[in-house]
Amino acid sequence: MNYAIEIQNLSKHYPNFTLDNLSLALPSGSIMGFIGENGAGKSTTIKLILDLIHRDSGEIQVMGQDLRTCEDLKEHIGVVMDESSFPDNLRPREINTIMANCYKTWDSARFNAYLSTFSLPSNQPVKEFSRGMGMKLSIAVALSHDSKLLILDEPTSGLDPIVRNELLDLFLDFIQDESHSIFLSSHILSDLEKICDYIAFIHGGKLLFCEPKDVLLDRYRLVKCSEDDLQAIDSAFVAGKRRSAFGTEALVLKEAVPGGLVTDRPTIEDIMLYCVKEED
Ligand SMILES: Nc1ncnc2c1ncn2[C@@H]1O[C@H](COP(=O)(O)OP(=O)(O)OP(=O)(O)O)[C@@H](O)[C@H]1O
Repeated sequence: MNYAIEIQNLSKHYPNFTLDNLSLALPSGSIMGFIGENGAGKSTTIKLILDLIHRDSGEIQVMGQDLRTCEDLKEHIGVVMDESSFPDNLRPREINTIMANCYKTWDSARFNAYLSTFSLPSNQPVKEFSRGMGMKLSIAVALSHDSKLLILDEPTSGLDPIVRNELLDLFLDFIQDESHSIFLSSHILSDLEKICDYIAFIHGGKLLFCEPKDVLLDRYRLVKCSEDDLQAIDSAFVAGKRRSAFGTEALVLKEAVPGGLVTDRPTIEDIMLYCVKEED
């Protein structure tokens, strides 16, 4: 199998945080959602993948190569970080000219087409852009050179549901070409549930899991039951539980759910919440 990103035993230490021996692999032609609470280490991992910060140890291959020694690789990676990356006074038409000098494969016509698709004014300084406009501009840039891999740090945060859906469709279009892949972090787990093939979950700097979304969603059931019913289930099969005045709810391995109990399929958000609760 070809991998767009392959990370082995990646570590990075800050005074109050350690990214601890993280390993994951994104198969080419697929979308991986990178989830975790605030401060879990998502942006740190993304910056390490892009070699924007120095790693303490570990191996990272991007499309089979090491970004530190293969400058040309940057031509094929489209990046969108959380914060806007363009100087305030630049206008999209100037960004078009600058990018044509940065990327050999820059496609001015495609960039202008994205400006018009996203209804972005080409002659307005980016400091006058709303957050959503800034995000769309970054995505237009990421898609206007020969990107085979998009690395996106919270690309849909702060966007309204209509624009978010447009972007999700755009991302799905992008990976129709099977040599294209996307690695994106987000707190909007419903967005990830719509488009991702794989989910990687980081918690306190450690990777808790990285697996196909469908396998993950099918592994568990949400069980609403009495305390006695829950006691009857082997605790080794209970990923997490929550008690309230209205009863008990637990995330249980599908095979271990006794017949006759009311169950629901969990969402990724349910799985994340229960796993973190259990960890803490
Ligand atoms: N340059 C730095 N120096 C020291 N600590 C840092 C630095 N950059 C990040 N950290 C710490 O690393 C931890 C992980 O931060 P990171 O930005 O990777 O989290 P995140 O998962 O992206 O969070 P969020 O969802 O809030 O964006 C945090 O505790 C943060 O304070």
